[in-house]
Amino acid sequence: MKLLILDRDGVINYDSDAYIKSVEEWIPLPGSIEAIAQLSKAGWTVAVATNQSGIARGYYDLATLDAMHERLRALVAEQGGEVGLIVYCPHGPDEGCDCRKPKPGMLKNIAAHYNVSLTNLWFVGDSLGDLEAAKAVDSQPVLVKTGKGEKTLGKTLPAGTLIFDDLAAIAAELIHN
Ligand SMILES: O=P(O)(O)OC[C@@H](O)[C@H]1O[C@@H](OP(=O)(O)O)[C@@H](O)[C@@H](O)[C@@H]1O
Ligand SMILES: [Mg+2]
Ligand SMILES: [Zn+2]
Repeated sequence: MKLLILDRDGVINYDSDAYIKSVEEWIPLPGSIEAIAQLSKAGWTVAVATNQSGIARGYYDLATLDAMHERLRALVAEQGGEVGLIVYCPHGPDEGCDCRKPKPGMLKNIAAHYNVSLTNLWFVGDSLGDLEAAKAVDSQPVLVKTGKGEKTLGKTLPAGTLIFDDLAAIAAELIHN
């Protein structure tokens, strides 16, 4: 099974230091919807693993978060594709949960859902925590330069991290190679 896991903010949609607090603030990055649809139509299952501490912080509620994800699904469907399992961590940094990246709980959850191995499975993110979560379960860390990616590039990356400009470049790589 061809499974790809994506971080959300900064990979699929624009991120903000003020958090993405509403459907109106949830704006796809250029080419990201098309990339997901192309991957889906090429036989890839595209899942999402996203930290959403804004829930714990009271910036937005679960209904709003679900509305953002329905928007994502609708936009990809308009391009003839579909989005797989979307998993989020609603907890705050101090709650000690198992799902908040850089912990790999969400990746494990997604792999178990599809009954696939995490080894070498590509996980695409824009933050160091995304890459560390991948490394923790022997998945392939993949950094995009969108969102916080350029800033993350200045940090020490896990060995073997792959680097791409954006999600469209990743789709081109996976579909045509
Ligand atoms: O990139 P993903 O995982 O999809 O989502 C990141 C968001 O949940 C937010 O994560 C926050 O980090 P803290 O959760 O406050 O450490 C900040 O980085 C925000 O700018 C960002 O919007
Ligand atoms: Mg992100
Ligand atoms: Zn959590």
